[in-house]
Formats: sequence, structure tokens, C-alpha cells
Amino acid sequence: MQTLLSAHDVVAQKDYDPALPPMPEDLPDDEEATRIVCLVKNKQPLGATIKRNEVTGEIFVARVIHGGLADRSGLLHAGDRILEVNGFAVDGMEPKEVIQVVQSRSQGTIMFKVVPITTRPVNNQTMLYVRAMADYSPQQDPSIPCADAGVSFRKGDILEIVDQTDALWWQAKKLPSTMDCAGLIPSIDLLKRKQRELWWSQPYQPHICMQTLSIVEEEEDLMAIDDKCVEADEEAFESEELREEDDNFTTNEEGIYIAGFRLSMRLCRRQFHSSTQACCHTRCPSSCYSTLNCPYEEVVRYQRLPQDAHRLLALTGPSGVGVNELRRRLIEMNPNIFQGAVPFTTRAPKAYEKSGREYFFISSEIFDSMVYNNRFLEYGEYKGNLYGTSIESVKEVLNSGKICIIDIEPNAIQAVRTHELRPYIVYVKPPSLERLRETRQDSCIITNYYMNRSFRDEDFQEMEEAARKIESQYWQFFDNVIVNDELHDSCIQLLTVVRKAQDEPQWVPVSWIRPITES
Ligand SMILES: Nc1ncnc2c1ncn2[C@@H]1O[C@H](COP(=O)(O)OP(=O)(O)OP(=O)(O)O)[C@@H](O)[C@H]1O
Repeated sequence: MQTLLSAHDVVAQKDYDPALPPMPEDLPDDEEATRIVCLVKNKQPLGATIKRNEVTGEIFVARVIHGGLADRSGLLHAGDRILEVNGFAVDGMEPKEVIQVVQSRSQGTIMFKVVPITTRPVNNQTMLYVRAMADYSPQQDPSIPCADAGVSFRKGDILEIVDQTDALWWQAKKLPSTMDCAGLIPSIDLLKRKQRELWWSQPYQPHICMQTLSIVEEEEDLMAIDDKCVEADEEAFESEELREEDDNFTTNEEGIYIAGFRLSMRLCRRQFHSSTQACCHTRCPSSCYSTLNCPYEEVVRYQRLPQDAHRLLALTGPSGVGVNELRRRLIEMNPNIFQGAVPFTTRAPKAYEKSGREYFFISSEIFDSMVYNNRFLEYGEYKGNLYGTSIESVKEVLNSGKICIIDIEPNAIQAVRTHELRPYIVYVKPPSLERLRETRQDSCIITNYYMNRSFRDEDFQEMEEAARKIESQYWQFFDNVIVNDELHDSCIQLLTVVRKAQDEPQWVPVSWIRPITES
């Protein structure tokens, strides 16, 4: 017992605090209150940046990175003035020289003598989650205070913003993250400014959306030339369409009709997708100009409740990649669960057609008024008739309790992304050229001019090129990506993705959950 007590006394009398330098005796009365901060550093960075007052030469802590060593110590704060590092007076030094002093002690104890900031800003910020709508690389940004402290991100990445106190540099973590430590990202204003500078610094390069428009014009020219060399005349073409529908798209045994696969509708969308991007600045939604307005989109985690309507499933991809094939297979496999939306048209019904089954047949006046009232997700013209997929058609399927599955041109994504449809957007990506050649040997495509012809090498190259353009403009909007290599595997993948979309929490724009009410 006595040994135990004496052991206690020995331990209790020992001094475990770090040995601080003795207080100088000749301290002037007006000496500022200083704090000695001792940090034991392992290999990880200190987690703070510094800046120099160019007039006085004084060195200050510019920011403390959330979750970093300095932050976790709770002893260093943005605005603290650094007097000494490991006994070296730093006033008048260049920030680089100060960093060298810190780095010379890559591990072990570092001692800072600081004048603490008197009024520390209260951090009353709530956590914010955003989806990046642009790419950012700190290593290529000469204006970042410390490139090593930066977080790089790609379009579509989810960022957890933990600090917005600085007007220029926010602190964030890229999710999913196992790191405690945040990093620097440009604030929304700074990123907008950077994008604007990039935009205006390339005045002679055609902007992406303008390129798309010129492609459309080219296609229309081609169409005019090709009218002379189509394999079949219009009638024969129509009858091909009829045969296709007889084979695949009539009522099946249970009386379920697969809507939205009609050839004219598909061709009109392909030809006239320019109608949703009439003007670069106002309508080009997702590319160049609008990302300047919103480089970060605020998002929340959303879990659909069993009683809620299903989320719309929208497939998109370059022409010929297999969007329709995947959609058709999904509906055929589970017609009680999946259904397409019935499109509208101004063309006259054929003898075998029923309104509300193949199409809703309406007059041009009604069609125009629906366009005027923004009731179409997509619309266009083909051979003098108008075709379009309406919001109501989609809602009708969703309200019936089924999952509505549609395919859209990428430039219709913005029209689909509304809180009432809450779409889950799947991008169908082509595999490598080699795999396209191997897997599409027995497949046929429908081109603007030929009904069913074998794939050619130039089709694959066009597909790859189109995929590159789509990805560079729209990647941020894709909730999931399926590489359509082996068809069977892609179908299984799509089924898994659908289950995820409906039953697992997903990041969605905050405006879908808390719609902005106009006052
Ligand atoms: N993974 C695949 N392997 C082999 N053939 C495929 C695969 N996916 C699709 N196909 C075939 O490729 C052809 C084009 O597919 P599909 O009609 O679905 O294209 P799409 O993406 O809808 O393009 P578009 O809208 O321009 O018609 C079809 O004959 C289809 O059966």
C-alpha cells in the first residue's frame, strides 16, 4: 500500500507540460499579450495558410483548414499574428521563407509565438452540400493561396462545404470522404469570375453550344442532299415504319402497348433537337453560359417514400448507342412496372392507330398552345408534322404508380429536371471502338435515310465523337452511367440502377425538395 501511495506521489509531482521559454524580465508595459502554441506534427500538413501585410511586413494566419492539425488543436485561428516560429522572428519575412522554417521541422514539435486575434468571427455556418457544375484543378490555378491545400473536383462531384467565411476561398470536402481535413475551393463568386475570364479569353473559339447549332444546320443540309439518294421513297419508308410497329409495338397478350417508340417521333427528335436550344445565352441550359450562373448546385439527400410517385427514369446517350433497345427491353420484361410516355403529334392518325396509344393526335393550334405554355419536355418537326413528349404524359404514367421510362436528347435534360418529375438520369455510354465492332456485328441502325442498315465503322466513330461532346457538356447531370457493352449485362445493370434510383437515398437539387415559392 505504501509503495502504491509513493508511486502516486511521484507521478503527481511530475510536470508534464511542454517546457516553455522563461519570461523575459524586461518586458515593456505595452507588450501585446502573446500565446505560445506548441504543435506536435507528424507527416500530415499543418492545415493553415499564412499571409503578409505588405505595409507592415507582419505575418498573419490567413485561414485554418477544417479538420487539419491546427484546427484540431484549437490553438491557432485565422487572424492570429505570428511573431516567431521555433524561435525565429518572422516579421518582415516573405511567406515562402516562413513556410520553409515550418517545413524544416517536418515532424516533431513546432512552437509558434502568436498575438491572438481579439475578435474571432463566430462560425455559425450550417453545412452545405453542392454538386459541382464545372471542373476545377488547384494545381492549374495560379491564384489559389496554397495549391496543396486545394481540392480538385470534376463536374458532378458532390462537395460538402464546411466554411464560407472567406469571400474568395471556401473550405470543402469531396464526398465520399474518409478524410477529416477539408481543403480550399473557389467560392461561387470567384468560380464564376474564373469561368467568365476563361469564356471571354477564348472569343475566337466557337462555344460548345454554338458548335452544336452548326452541326444541326449541317445535318439539315445533308438531309436536303440525301432526299435524292434515299433507298426507299417516303411511302416505302412509312411502310417500313408500319412493319416495324406490327412486329414489335402492337398490343401484347395482356393488352399492354409500348408507347413512344414510333419511328417518326425518334427521327424528329434527332433532327430537331435544336428547338430546345434556340439561343445560346438564354436557352442553352447546361453548357457554357448557364454554368457561369450556377457553378455549384445546392443538393440534399433525398429518399423516396413508398407512398411517393416514382422518379422519372430518363435515358440519354449518343444516337445508336442502344438507348431505345435498353428501354424497350426493360418495359417488355416488366410491363406492369415500367411504361413509356405517349407522345403527341399533329399528323393524321392511320387506320390502325388509336389516340392515346401510339400518339395523342391533336391539331396544330393545340400543339402550338402547348409549346407556348411550356408543356413539352421535347418537341420537333418531321416531314411537316409536329411531335412532342409532354409533361402530362409522363405524369400520367407516374400517377398510375408505374415507373415512367423515357429517352431524351441531352439538351432536353434541363426541361426534365423539375421537382414534379424528379428524374433520375442515366447516361448510356458507348464502349471502346473495338467492343462496338465486336458487339454490333449483327445489329442495325436507323439513320435519317435508311431504315435498318448494318453498322459501319464511321457510325462507331460518330458515336464516340458524339459521346465525347455529350460528356463534356452534360456529365454533371448524370445520376448514373451504363457502358452498353454486352446487351444482357447492360439490361441487368439498368435494372439495378432503377432499383437504386427508387429505393436508395440520392443527391437531388434542393429546389426539388424545398421549391422556391414566389412572393
Ligand atoms: N449492347 C448492344 N449490343 C449489340 N447491339 C446493340 C446493343 N445495344 C443496342 N444494340 C442495337 O443497336 C441498334 C441501335 O440501338 P437503338 O435503336 O436502341 O439506338 P438508340 O440509342 O435508341 O439511337 P436512336 O435514338 O438514334 O435510334 C439496335 O439494332 C439495337 O438492337
